[in-house]
Amino acid sequence: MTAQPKQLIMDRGFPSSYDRSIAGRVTATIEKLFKDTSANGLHIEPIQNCADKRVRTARVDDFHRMVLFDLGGWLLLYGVYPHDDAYVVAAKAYARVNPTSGAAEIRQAEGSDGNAKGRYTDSELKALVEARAAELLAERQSNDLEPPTPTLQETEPSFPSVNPLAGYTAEQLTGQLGIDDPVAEYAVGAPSEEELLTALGRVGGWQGDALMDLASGTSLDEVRATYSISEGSEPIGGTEIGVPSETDAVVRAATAGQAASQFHLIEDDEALARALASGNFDAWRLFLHPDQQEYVDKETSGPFRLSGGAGTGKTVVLVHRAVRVARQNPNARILVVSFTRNLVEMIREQIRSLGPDVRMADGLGQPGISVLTLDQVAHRVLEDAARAGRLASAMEAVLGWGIRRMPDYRSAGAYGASPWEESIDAAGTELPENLRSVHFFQSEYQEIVLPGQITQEIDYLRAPRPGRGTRLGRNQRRAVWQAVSQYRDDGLAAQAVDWDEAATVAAALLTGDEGTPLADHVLIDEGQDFTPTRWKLARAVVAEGPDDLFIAEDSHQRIYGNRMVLGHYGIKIVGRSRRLRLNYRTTEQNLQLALKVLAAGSYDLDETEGEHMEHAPEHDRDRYISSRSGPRPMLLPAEDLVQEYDGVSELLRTWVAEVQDMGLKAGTLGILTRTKKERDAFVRAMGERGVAVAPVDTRDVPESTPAVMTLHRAKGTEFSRVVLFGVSEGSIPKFFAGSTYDDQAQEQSSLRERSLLYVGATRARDMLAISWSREASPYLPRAR
Ligand SMILES: Nc1ncnc2c1ncn2[C@@H]1O[C@H](COP(=O)(O)OP(=O)(O)OP(=O)(O)O)[C@@H](O)[C@H]1O
Repeated sequence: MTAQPKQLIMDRGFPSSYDRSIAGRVTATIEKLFKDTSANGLHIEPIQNCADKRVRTARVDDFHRMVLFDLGGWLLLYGVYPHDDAYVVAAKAYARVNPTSGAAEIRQAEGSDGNAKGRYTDSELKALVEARAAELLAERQSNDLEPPTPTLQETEPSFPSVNPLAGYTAEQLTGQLGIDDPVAEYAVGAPSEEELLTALGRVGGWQGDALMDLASGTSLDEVRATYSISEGSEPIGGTEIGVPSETDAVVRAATAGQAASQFHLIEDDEALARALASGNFDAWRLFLHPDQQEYVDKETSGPFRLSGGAGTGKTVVLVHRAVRVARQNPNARILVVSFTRNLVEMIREQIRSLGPDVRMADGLGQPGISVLTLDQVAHRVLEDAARAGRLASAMEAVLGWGIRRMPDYRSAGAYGASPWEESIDAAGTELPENLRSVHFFQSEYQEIVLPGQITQEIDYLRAPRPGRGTRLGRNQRRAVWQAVSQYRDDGLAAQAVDWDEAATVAAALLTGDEGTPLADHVLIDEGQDFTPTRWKLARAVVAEGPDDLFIAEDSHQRIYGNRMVLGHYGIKIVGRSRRLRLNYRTTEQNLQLALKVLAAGSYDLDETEGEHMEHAPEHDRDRYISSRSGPRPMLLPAEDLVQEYDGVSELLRTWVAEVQDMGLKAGTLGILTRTKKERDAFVRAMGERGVAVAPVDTRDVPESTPAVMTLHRAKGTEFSRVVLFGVSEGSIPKFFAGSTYDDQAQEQSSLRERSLLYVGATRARDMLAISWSREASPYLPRAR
């Protein structure tokens, strides 16, 4: 091997091929490889009797070797294995270009024993197809003999789902996409979606990805366009299975733009520094799905919304996009926004890890990236205005009263203890009893009064009330206004504003005569949960123009606010994307359960927004699937609460031991409850049973103890295993008094409760258990 510096190509399977405990040594090896392959201590060796003569192994430490390919000016890093395994993998690995798709593939030749990162070998695939054919034959024969018998009740949920690729033929997949024969045959004949996706997880590489995309509803043509690599009309340099392709062809295919989701390039010192920045090579940092990459790079002509189910990488896209924009223009003022301080903190860390080189802003309105909640933005705007003597007049315009100094804040306004409680008594008698609720007033105020900057009764009487349920006559509006006046009087007396008022005043300050936008680009995560006043602020923070607002959201995860149309609040979505549809977090088995919880809810309104669609809207065959597979969720019914505590404490004991055996910390277990009260009772009950768990509120999740938190707090987090505790009838749905004041409010409350369960179920990366006592929540599928 020459002593010339080389550029590196990292295969997507590389980071997961070794244990994190040796990450430091792997990183050091990569640095040496990049700088100088003749470096002392690397001991790069060719292999005898190998399938591909370009394969080498390099020393990582006394026990591990790296398997790589010497491709002239490039080294392709394939994986790191224990010493003996490395030689087995290296002997069978070969690099070829797929003759139909032109994509580069690193494969394991016939006869290998399948220890290359769990991927199928050529021969294992053949065996899988043969087994499936035998199964089909047996099924046909038994169907011929006996009538079907009704199935017994099962102890685990079962979601029979048809194979989404059953409508294709194996010839289409091989002939048009270049999928291997056995993979294609298995894919079209798999008995169910679950089995298909489980198998695809082991197919790996671009073939696995292409079939996942097809299974999620992407058309054959689109899939071909995404993964095919050709110069002109034909791919060049392809070879048959088992035959390594020419080095030039492999390099051309592996370094092509379309291959970025499979191969990460480290071409110069800067790219090396970036890749090594966090000490490991998390897949989310280096291998984006082509759709994710599209939204990272997309230049938009105005506000753009990216929707996607839980765990599809919306936050990942947002983080990459912020870093991409900051690198492109280091002077740009980029504001990244999320819903809670915990989420903001998480995003800030991800940005730092992905782009240690990018400029973080010294303050809001300064060049670089700021990561804040919109409430923090409002607070800073108000503070600046107070210092500049501009606050009183802005407050006056929005609230009808104003002060020169910074006001205090009234209760956070989450449903429950609310400053509205007392003001409601002042409402006129014309107001029907069902509307005398904190929920009604809070929504009316957030959605109509504040966004309309209404300070006089006369204006409220005339105000349009888009998106609100119950129609209000003139006298009823007068009655409502009496309470609103009282609310504002109370605010004045306390010299305090609520957070929606703060957002509205901040928006008025920014758009007023002396106001200027504070950001050039705003990126919003968890968009589904913001109130209209926050949207007005988001709109006011950034001047209208290209790439102004990029919004990631999932209407299925709305657990706070009401459904609404952004266009009503000055945000005209000009580009409406397809959803991201591939879930990276949870398993297909958990996802199926989570989706069943949503199935009976109607979340349609969100799908209709956006006057100018850049893409066709979703259609029926669009699906939301997971790239990961695991055990079915565990259902844990109990006779009563004591039994439920007993059962879950036993489960936790087992889980803690299991995850520790796997080298994970017990903090990767999460227990989620509907309310804080239930959380605290759970912590006590576990204490009595000798199981240590830690309640989590605002602070960080503990590392070495299972974390217990509410479903609300769990938003945006993830755990390896999750227990949804207390999913009993009467617990979920939980409608707080006055939250169902009319049909629409009732429906929205129900959707929020379904969404809470959905959020909870999609926090589990690997295993999910659901417990309840007596009767289960009616939202649980097939629960008994
Ligand atoms: N391209 C990728 N490769 C590997 N892992 C990925 C990729 N994209 C996302 N992930 C992982 O999937 C998980 C979910 O990603 P992320 O939190 O960005 O999703 P989300 O859509 O924002 O989820 P939610 O809406 O549930 O908060 C994370 O662990 C993330 O690291």
